[in-house]
Amino acid sequence: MYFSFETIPAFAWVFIATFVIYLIKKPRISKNEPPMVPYKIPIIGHTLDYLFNTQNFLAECGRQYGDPFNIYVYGQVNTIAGNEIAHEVYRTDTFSKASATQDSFPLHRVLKSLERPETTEKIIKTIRQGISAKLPLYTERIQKQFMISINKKIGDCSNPKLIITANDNFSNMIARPVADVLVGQEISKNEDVVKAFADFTKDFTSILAIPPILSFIHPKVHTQVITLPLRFGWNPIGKHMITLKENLKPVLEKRLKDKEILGDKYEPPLDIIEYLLNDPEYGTKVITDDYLNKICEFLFIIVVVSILTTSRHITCALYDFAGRPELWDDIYEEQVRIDKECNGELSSQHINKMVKLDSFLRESLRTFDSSTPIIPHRCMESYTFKNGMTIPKGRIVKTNLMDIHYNTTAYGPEPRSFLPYYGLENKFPASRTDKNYFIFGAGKHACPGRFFAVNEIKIGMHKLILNYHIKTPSGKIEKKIHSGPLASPPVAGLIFENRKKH
Ligand code: HEM
Repeated sequence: MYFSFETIPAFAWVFIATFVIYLIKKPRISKNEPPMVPYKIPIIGHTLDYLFNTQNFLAECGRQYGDPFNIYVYGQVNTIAGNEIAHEVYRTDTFSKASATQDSFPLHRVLKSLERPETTEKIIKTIRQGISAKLPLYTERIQKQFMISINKKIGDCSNPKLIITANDNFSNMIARPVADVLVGQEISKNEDVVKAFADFTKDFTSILAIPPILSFIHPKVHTQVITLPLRFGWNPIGKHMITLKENLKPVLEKRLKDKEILGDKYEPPLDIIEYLLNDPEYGTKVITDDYLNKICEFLFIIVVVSILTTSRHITCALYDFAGRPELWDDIYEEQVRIDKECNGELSSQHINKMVKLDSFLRESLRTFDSSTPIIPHRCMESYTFKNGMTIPKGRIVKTNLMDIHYNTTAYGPEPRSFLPYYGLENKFPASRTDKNYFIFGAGKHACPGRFFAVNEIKIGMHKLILNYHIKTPSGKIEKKIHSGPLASPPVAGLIFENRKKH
């Protein structure tokens, strides 16, 4: 290779810049901090191990350095909290999930109302009062919506049919009941609205595909750069906003008019838009464009937190079921018994009776295999853990979910093996958070949508298992896809074949 004399200054500059970055970014760990895991390459630190060998790397660090420990990733020191420490993080107000999430998931850039903490509080209240507390009233509608999706997406499988799950992970199947609950029975019939709900998160997350290389300088630089197109007018989700606004407007106007004409005789439909119309802060007398924007933003925030998560987990649970023929008869028999009992019309009591399916789902959620959940926490003030270790203000703390979900004290000597009836035997339903089960977080910020999510997945699986034999193409358990610390469902596809009518 030939280097000209003129290239020497360029090399010198690169060297000087690297050296300056090295000096600025050199982690400074104070005396009482969790131990810093040693690393060999300056600046890069543990980034490669964290990205390409996450599970083994974190497990080995835990074995050698205890809980918690510090690693150096993308130019930042992160504290990794495992089974002993994570509970403290989730239960202490010094740690903010909202502040940490804005860097890694800048949804507030497109849904501006998220910049106000009151919006999140209102959303949580709405989910608790408007969805969780009313779940029994929604059951019939949710199952109808599932059957529409199942018939459209899977349909007649007299001959075995391979359904590839890679692109959407059944998000359409989940989007339909979510649309029914959020915007009501009339609007959710519109396929464009269902598609907008199903695609919204996927389209938004397309901007997150850029690897956080610039975080080596500072995480805010990365966030600023990836959101540049958004600030200059490119909005990947604008079309979904328009679809929802167009469909909401006439329905909201009609409801206001009916209310005025019918007075006390008005029968309020059960859905979140009606809940919002009756809310002192979100109610209105006229449907203006500003009002529609406000309501659509609110609804799409719920869409983001609910559809991708639930569809990812129903898909994983189906793969877990399809790859374990030894469980098929037992779980199928439970569904047949309940189906006969309710004559095909599930109520919430019948869903509560799906105890084997619930236990199976809990196990699928427990063994999901994400090493750190996408929900990091930022330490808002210097904090001393109960074990005496201190971390500084601003430090990001990530939960080592595997350390919690695969702890031998709770799950025995083989905690990675699939224990389908662990929840049933120990009376731990899939929606209950517990110190050994963090898939829905913990403490006062634990997922408020978990009852809805578990209900949806159980209804969906119940109907699918009743109607089809479900297998993997290989006949074996399919491997999940890992990208860094995150896991996603396998992509091999699932084979559906009609069952003979029972
Ligand atoms: C299987 C599906 C789901 C999973 C695995 C999941 C998981 C989580 C996790 C891990 C958190 C953070 C909890 C914490 O910080 O302690 C969370 C928060 C949240 N989830 Fe879910 N979620 C699911 C479905 C849903 C659904 C269906 C909804 C809405 C209907 C929802 C709404 C929310 C909201 C609003 C928060 C923020 C709570 C807060 O900050 O206080 N989630 N979820």
